[in-house]
Amino acid sequence: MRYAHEVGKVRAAEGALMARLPEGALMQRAAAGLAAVCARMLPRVYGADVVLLVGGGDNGGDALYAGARLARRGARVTAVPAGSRTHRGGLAALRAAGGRVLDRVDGEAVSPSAAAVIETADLIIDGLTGIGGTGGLREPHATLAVLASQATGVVVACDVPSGVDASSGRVDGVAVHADVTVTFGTYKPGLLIDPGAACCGVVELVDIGLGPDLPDPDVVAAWPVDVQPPEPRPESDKYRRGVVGILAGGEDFTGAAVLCTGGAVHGGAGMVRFASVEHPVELVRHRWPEAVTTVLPPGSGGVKALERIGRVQAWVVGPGLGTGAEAESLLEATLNTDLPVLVDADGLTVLARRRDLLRREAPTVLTPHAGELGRILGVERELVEARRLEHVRRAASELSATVLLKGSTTLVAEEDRPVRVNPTGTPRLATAGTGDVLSGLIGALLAGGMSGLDAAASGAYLHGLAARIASRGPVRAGTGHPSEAPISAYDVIGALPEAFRALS
Ligand SMILES: NC(=O)C1=CN([C@@H]2O[C@H](COP(=O)(O)OP(=O)(O)OC[C@H]3O[C@@H](n4cnc5c(N)ncnc54)[C@H](OP(=O)(O)O)[C@@H]3O)[C@@H](O)[C@H]2O)[C@@H](O)CC1
Ligand SMILES: Nc1ncnc2c1ncn2[C@@H]1O[C@H](COP(=O)(O)OP(=O)(O)O)[C@@H](O)[C@H]1O
Ligand SMILES: [K+]
Repeated sequence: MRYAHEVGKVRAAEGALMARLPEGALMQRAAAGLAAVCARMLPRVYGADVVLLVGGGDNGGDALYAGARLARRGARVTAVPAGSRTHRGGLAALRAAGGRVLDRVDGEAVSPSAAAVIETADLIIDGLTGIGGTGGLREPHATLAVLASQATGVVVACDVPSGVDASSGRVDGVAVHADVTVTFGTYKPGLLIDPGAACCGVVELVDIGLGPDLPDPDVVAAWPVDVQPPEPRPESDKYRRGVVGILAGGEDFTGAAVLCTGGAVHGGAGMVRFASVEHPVELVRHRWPEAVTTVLPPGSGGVKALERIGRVQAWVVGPGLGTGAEAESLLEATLNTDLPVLVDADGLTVLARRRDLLRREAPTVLTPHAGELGRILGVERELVEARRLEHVRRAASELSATVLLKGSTTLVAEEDRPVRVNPTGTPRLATAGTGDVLSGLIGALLAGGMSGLDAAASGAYLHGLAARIASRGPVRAGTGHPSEAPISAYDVIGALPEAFRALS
């Protein structure tokens, strides 16, 4: 389990701990942890060229003390101080250990000598900004961040890659792209959520003793997932295991219906009831004979349609459904029940104009991508992508629903609960139809009795795991890494059983 705390909570915990410790003790713990990771990154510390990018705050102090430790082990350490001030104690420690300090880089220009040491270093420690960084990187920090990211040496970010907002993962402008991020005391949400997460490389947590002073986390990532999918019991039958009803597809949109049903069939539902107009029903029958299907004649109306379909324990509404009056009537009818309802795709487009339908007591799970969430909240897709945490929280609170925001980092939010980050995601999933598989899968988990938050978080976890399983082949000789291949949404369905087995 990875717990992440926003900056205010980290500072409060650090303050409480610092009050019980001798001055400077925490920074020494942080620097020792940072230096130890750096030493592991180098084939040999003795004689290695190490560059420290040193900002004006304590993040720069950590880098200087870590540099001093490496210098004492024989590394050739050069500090590049940036901004108007430099941590005094750190600077003195580095000098005392034999490290070199270049002229301060201030304003726009980074000297050719500073650029040259960065370019040729074996290892670069990024100590420009940590949790104190606010807004886009100013100069000369921005230029230094770019030089570090382009250099050939290993880049180790101290606490947070500079340019990444620690609390949210926002990146305004440039940021350091690290190979490793050594973070202190607790994870920060920005290390787990894109675009910040993509700047971190491997994240290593150094324990500085903060644990007892930390409150509940703001964001949680669990590996393996902390909630087990429902298991059939000896007394189970298909109805007790949970029947999921799927309202998806139309005459022109049939793929979404087939894929969503596949996700539910392999998601552990006792039974999948699928209802739509004739063409998608034919295709679902053909591909998933396990599903019980109902043809809904055009114009039958939402309430009548649900009566025809029969009893279910949870509804999935929306993939390929269309956005017209027919779809709206089906959505309204399901949301008027007291059953859990998952709304996806076209259903979300309808919801954007009918938010009033969400006034209900039963669990509601919404599974938008950034564009769909933007439509519901009335903001641009790009803004949602840039500030994923803020928007998923806002949606969960304004809509009183469990909101799963899909994309490069999948987040699941419910009001007053820590936001869950899915750790299994893979860009291999960025292919048409995988979202439909996810909604069917989560629908099956809801029908099995899981809460909205648990079903969404476990569904995203299994979905990502299935994609990884589907894309990975045998380990390539000599590399230690598995070979990978592109996958289709069908492949994800096919790999779901193995993903479930991995959790059992
Ligand atoms: N507290 C503790 O117990 C412990 C803390 N620890 C460490 O301290 C770190 C926090 O240190 P911190 O609070 O000094 O802030 P920090 O991250 O160095 O940033 C402030 C500096 O950045 C600058 N700056 C800001 N934004 C900028 C921008 N956009 N572009 C350019 N510059 C910008 C800002 O400049 P100013 O705005 O003042 O001009 C100021 O100089 C934390 O991450 C961890 O590493 C560990 O040792 C463990 C114990
Ligand atoms: N860059 C990415 N990294 C990880 N997962 C991604 C990425 N892009 C998309 N995904 C995942 O792929 C799926 C795509 O869903 P969606 O956008 O609804 O597509 P569709 O409507 O074609 O099914 C989601 O589970 C999403 O989280
Ligand atoms: K940093």
